[in-house]
Amino acid sequence: MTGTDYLTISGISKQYPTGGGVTGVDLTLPRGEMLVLLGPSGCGKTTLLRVLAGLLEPDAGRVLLDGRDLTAVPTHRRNISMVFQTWALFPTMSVRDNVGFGLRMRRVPRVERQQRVDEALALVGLADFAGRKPKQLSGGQQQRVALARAIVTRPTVMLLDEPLSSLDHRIRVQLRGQLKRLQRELGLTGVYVTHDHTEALALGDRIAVMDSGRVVETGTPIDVFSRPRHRYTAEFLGLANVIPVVPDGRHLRTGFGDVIETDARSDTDAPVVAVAVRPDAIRMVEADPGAGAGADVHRGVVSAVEYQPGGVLHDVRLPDGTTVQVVVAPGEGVSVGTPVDLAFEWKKAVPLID
Ligand SMILES: Nc1ncnc2c1ncn2[C@@H]1O[C@H](COP(=O)(O)OP(=O)(O)OP(=O)(O)O)[C@@H](O)[C@H]1O
Repeated sequence: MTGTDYLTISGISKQYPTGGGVTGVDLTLPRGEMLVLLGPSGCGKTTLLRVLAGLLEPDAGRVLLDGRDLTAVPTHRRNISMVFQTWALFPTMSVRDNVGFGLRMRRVPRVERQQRVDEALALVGLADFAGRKPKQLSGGQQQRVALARAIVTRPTVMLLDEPLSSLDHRIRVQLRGQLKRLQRELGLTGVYVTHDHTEALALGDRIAVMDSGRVVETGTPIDVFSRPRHRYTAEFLGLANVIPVVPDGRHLRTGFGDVIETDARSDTDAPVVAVAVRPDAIRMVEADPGAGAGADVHRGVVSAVEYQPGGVLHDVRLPDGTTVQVVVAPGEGVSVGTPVDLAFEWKKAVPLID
């Protein structure tokens, strides 16, 4: 990474007459960075990608690549390559010819073409499959051909629209690792669209979280997952309890009466409306029916239990109607209907703005 802006997306808006689209999107990428656009279906990820590719004309805004305005540059002159969810290979061409197609269009001489195709196939681990037709390959292998085809032209930017979503879990995880390695090794600049947060976490150098056509926040995977700034991000990722709070002097107060004495204030002037508390930052013990709950301890009832690889997740309903999720070590789970006492480690709470 050079640290300087390579791809600049500035004030991009595109509205469809029937509603939907993107509004006022500003994003910048240094060379060699993979930016993931993460958001639910319909939030505008593909629209933005199509604007970057030159397949859609924005209503407003500009796209700059290395300082050059791309807005009026047609798709085929952008030297951008795209990989989509369905991998549209030419069915009658061999793997080798599919991968070499873009080079032939660019009139790259045959010997160089062959060398670059071989290199690209080796990079995606398909050197032995060059002579096959697409239908003689598995879905994962076909998608690797699509990746080879995308990298062989040495694109300035790669745009990837959910390229792994039609593959089964195991292949997806495998290809995702391979894609990350390739991107790093080749120093590719890329924009990757997904609604899957594990994919975003695995692939992104940075993540832009989108909602209803807007970018809500951007940050490194660690920022976005561990210290989200917006309530929307925390709710969309679903990794933590999002507990509404109201200001109480210099502190924050929950609906069930805890005062959060924290310097967990937002770093903007926007008011904190909620806090994120991870399920492992709440201590849970089975309640002693003969004793009261004690200060700063809340008695609730377990309403659901789910076994997960790392522990047992409990939904606990508090008297004010709030339901929180608490995780405990395997073997320490309790059953539905059990009264439990909860203590929140508010020091670990992350403040959220709207
Ligand atoms: N060609 C179009 N004409 C009209 N509306 C469209 C068109 N393409 C997309 N939309 C609408 O614009 C919004 C954004 O769509 P877009 O495909 O960009 O979302 P997305 O985040 O990529 O969704 P998904 O994850 O489902 O692919 C949606 O409400 C969609 O219905």
